[in-house]
Amino acid sequence: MEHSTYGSELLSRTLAGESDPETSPLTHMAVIDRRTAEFADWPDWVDDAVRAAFAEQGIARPWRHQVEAADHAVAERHVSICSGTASGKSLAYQVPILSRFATDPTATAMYLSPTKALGTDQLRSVAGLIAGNPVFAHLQPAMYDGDTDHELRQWARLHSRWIFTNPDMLHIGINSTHAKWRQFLARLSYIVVDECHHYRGVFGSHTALVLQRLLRLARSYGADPVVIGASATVSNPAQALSRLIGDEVVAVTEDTSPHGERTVALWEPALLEETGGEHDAPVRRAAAAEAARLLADFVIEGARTLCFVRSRRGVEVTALRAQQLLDEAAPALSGRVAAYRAGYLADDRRRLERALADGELLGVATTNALELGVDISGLDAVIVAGYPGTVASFWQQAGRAGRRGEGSLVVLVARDDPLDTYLVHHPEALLERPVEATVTDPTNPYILGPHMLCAATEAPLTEADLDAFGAHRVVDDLVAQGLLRARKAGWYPAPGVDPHGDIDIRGGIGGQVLIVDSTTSRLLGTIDTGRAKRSVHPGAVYLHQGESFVIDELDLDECLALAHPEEPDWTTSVRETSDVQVLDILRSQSYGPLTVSFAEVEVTDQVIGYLRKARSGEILDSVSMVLPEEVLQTRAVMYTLEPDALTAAGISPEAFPGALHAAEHAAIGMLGLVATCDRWDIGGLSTNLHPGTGLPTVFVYDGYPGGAGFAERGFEAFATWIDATADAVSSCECRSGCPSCVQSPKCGNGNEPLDKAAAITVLRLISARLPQPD
Ligand SMILES: Nc1ncnc2c1ncn2[C@@H]1O[C@H](COP(=O)(O)OP(=O)(O)OP(=O)(O)O)[C@@H](O)[C@H]1O
Repeated sequence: MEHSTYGSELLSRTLAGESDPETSPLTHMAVIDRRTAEFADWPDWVDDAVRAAFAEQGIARPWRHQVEAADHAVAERHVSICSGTASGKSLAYQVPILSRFATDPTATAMYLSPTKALGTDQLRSVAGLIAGNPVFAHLQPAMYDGDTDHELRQWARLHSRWIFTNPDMLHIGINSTHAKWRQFLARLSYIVVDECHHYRGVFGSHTALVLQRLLRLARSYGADPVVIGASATVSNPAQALSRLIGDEVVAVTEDTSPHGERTVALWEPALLEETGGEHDAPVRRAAAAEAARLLADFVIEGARTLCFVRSRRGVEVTALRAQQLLDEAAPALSGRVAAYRAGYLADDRRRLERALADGELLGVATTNALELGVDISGLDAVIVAGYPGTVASFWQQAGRAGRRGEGSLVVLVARDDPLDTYLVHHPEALLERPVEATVTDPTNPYILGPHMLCAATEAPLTEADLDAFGAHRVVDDLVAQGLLRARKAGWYPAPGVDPHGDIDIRGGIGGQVLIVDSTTSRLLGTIDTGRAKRSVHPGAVYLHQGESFVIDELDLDECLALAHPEEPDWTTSVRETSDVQVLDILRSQSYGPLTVSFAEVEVTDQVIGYLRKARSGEILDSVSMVLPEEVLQTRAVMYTLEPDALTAAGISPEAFPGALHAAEHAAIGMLGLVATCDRWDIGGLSTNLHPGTGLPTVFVYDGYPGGAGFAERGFEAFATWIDATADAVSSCECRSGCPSCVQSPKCGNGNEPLDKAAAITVLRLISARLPQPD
């Protein structure tokens, strides 16, 4: 029997002890109606063997959207399927691909996912479908990623017709050695790009160029593959895939799969009375601690629950805390809660996935490692501890809850952060907002340049290639640097150029610093050189797979940071000086005393020391340290205000710096509302007199060379962004600024000076001048 109100009932049982609405952590509750399935007939082109394979899995008929998407692919149109989590997107691409394989034994296909876990999961699903069927005996679907050993790779290249890989491997292991893949590429009929929304920012731009290089090579061998994109949550699915592949795409967006009623609760942990933070600001109970409490409560209620936590450390802490709570309240259940995150061995992850799927585990705390694809659905409840940064991710995580037809509960627990606080108090900004456009900018010269160099070493570039990639200027620069040579037939790499290893698709742009445990010489991880000074300076605490280290030495010339294991009960935040020079105003708009611009800028930063802070937020001491200057050319959204307008609004000139600085922090915290980024992707600077503009000025810039598209979104959606920022700061209940509004965890100035009241005045002044968004 269906039990559609399960989610609301579970919520009210959890809230039973919270009788006072004034102190209740629940800020909003919404119920999303159930939906019944719409079926369609199998199209005629579907091979009987494929129908039979699905029938054996208990799938007698496809849902309508699955047929619509598959029909486009068979008609050789690139198609982007955007339908909810567990809405059968896999079938929509498996059917055309397997039908093609059934009739054309030479055809090949490639499946691309952003994570290895998802690739493995999808490979398993395909292997299960075709197992024992002689029609597909030649298929030999295989994984081809960084974990595949050398022999298996060779075998896969020669024998597999369906390769499961990721953009990293495609770049380094397939495009770069394409001659070895000649047979495979010449027959490439389909490319699946799963979880398209994941390809955003710098990673998205790299992936776009890797994919476009693959398409160029496949075409040069005579193939013309059809691309099928899939995502549960992306705002403009046709455009998102089109940007990735540089070609036209049709979208299928209607979801005709069934789902049960879903209750969504927004939750704000209470303020702690005893603990004071930086400058004695009030502090809320940590989202992870609150989530652990909810996880334990739900497990006691018998609800199968997944709890998403943002950091790996948070995952461990949440699972441990929930176990402790259960030890006290229901000891028999504490063994049925576990942690799951990347960094665990594949076998352990599989064991946990199975235990969760068959109900042996009732509660699992996880990073977003379980957000994508891995077929874990049919849960009763999902707790999202801390807004995951995008509406798309939120729905992706929420989508893990809900058995077919049954009710489910999703709780978003706010962290102490402006955007989280804003969202739990403005439910419409989360629940009614379309998922955000994925921002990628494959034309960023810092990204495009190295990829054009790779493309040239793969096959000489032609005029048509330069047109297709929009790369004329970049190629001219590469010629001027002596890296490319222009010949009659096209552009060739200079002798000795070997560019593939220099691109790190996930690590941003530029080189990498290796972080090494000097006591064991173990490589712990890597970090962009651009971020190294802030994160792995001497004295910094570095976390790796639940272990804690303290950095002893950072050698930027050798790109090496040395650390030793230590678990201190403090963290560090750097102090730095910053300077922004405007190089070129790209777009600009004035509204009386306010001018808003999108500009090319040069940011010069210098780390001058760091603060050591106790976990409570209390400052222990300030350590001086001078690191070399760092120069970043990037793009910024900036605004200037006439001083007269500020004084007329009641802000005295002495209060300008605190007002602008606080307004800048809050805006940085809120940019994620209009762009798919979080505050660690961007930087900012405010000044009461900028030498370039001669005016009080605020900059918010992309933290990547050449920009990543975030500041541009800020410029385009400026009114929405600033309005929401003004609301967030003014509705925060603290007196003079806290992490939920104007304090920033990454301020290079120790959150000094900050004037919350004056910041509200500045933001309202700007809002009043802007034409209101629709
Ligand atoms: N037409 C159908 N009828 C019944 N069940 C189906 C149908 N299509 C798919 N399913 C089942 O629905 C479940 C989810 O399918 P699938 O994993 O393909 O969803 P998805 O949209 O790819 O999910 P995700 O967003 O997690 O990637 C699977 O167990 C699958 O067997």
